[in-house]
Amino acid sequence: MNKLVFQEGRELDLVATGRLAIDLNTVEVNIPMEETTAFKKYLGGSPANISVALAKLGMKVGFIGRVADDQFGRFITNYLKKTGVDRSNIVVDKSGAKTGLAFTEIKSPKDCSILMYREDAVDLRLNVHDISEEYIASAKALLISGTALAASPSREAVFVALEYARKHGTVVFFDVDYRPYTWHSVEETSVYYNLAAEKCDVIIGTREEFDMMEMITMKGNTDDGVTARKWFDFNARIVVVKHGKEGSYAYTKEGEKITGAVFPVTPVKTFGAGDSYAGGFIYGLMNGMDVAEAMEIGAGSAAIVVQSHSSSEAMPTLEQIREFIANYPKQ
Ligand SMILES: Nc1ncnc2c1ncn2[C@@H]1O[C@H](COP(=O)(O)OP(=O)(O)OP(=O)(O)O)[C@@H](O)[C@H]1O
Ligand SMILES: O=C(O)C[C@@H](O)[C@H](O)C(=O)CO
Repeated sequence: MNKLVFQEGRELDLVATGRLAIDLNTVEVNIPMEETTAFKKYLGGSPANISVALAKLGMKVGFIGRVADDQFGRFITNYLKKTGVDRSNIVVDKSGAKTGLAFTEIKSPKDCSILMYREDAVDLRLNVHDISEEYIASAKALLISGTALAASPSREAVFVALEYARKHGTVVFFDVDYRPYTWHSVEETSVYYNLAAEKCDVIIGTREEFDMMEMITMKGNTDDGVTARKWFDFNARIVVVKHGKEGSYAYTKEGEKITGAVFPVTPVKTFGAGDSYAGGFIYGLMNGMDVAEAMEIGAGSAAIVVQSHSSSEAMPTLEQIREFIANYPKQ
């Protein structure tokens, strides 16, 4: 395919927007949460995790978001500082809204779940005035995540960010990141996801996430190619459909279908796969790799992260990913 064009000479590689949250990952694994007694705190939230992944890979990353004016908010900004993510566009929210919390349960390597506490979540207080046109114009790419569309005023803020990105030729990555409990109805969800996807250059989602997006107008479709082709009539150049440990497929506007590498491992837990995959994949595309190579970096990163305890802290460096892939037993 013709490679995506990223504007040269911009200060930042990528600006992410959306939730900055906390993961509280169970310390005791392979037992139900009813019986666990301890949780370890990490930075969480899908776009936050992807930002950390990219920063660990050496990218210059910034974040547009809101954090609570409390200990969790400060933990998040301190962690981003340590990782090298630019915090100049993170607003400290004084409304009393709370940091979103994700308590994770690891019942077995295959049976994991997340119990979310997102009542009055501070990340959804992001508003249009928090979105700086200049900041988006200073980055080669923008990452949006679907959960930020779940409520106003964050929803409008995302659409304003998309407008600025299109105006300034900032390439838009859309991580579908569908978390049902944040939404009121499937109809609302599907409509807003579709409106946002129209404006994006690269769309990354799981088969189940695309099923949700197709719930109204393409109900029953299970064909990834049909899913992808819809978006090429808008702005999309690449659509990635993920299938868990079975791997992923990328479709390009030029008509290619690329089967992504996958490095099956026995995970410690299933979550974190999508965010690490996105980080590696975006890194690859932004560093001149072709789609297949970028997918391989994403899959290698995901295989490392699912074998680790966290989603953010465990994000690997490029050397670690390359070493993992080189040492992975040949099938
Ligand atoms: N058990 C596994 N072993 C190795 N790689 C895996 C495994 N599970 C997932 N992956 C890799 O991670 C990629 C993304 O996984 P998946 O489709 O589960 O995303 P997701 O549902 O967005 O993840 P998450 O559970 O973090 O929300 C897969 O395409 C695959 O490359
Ligand atoms: O995205 C979230 O809010 C939770 C994540 O931080 C968590 O680590 C996860 O689900 C990653 O897939």
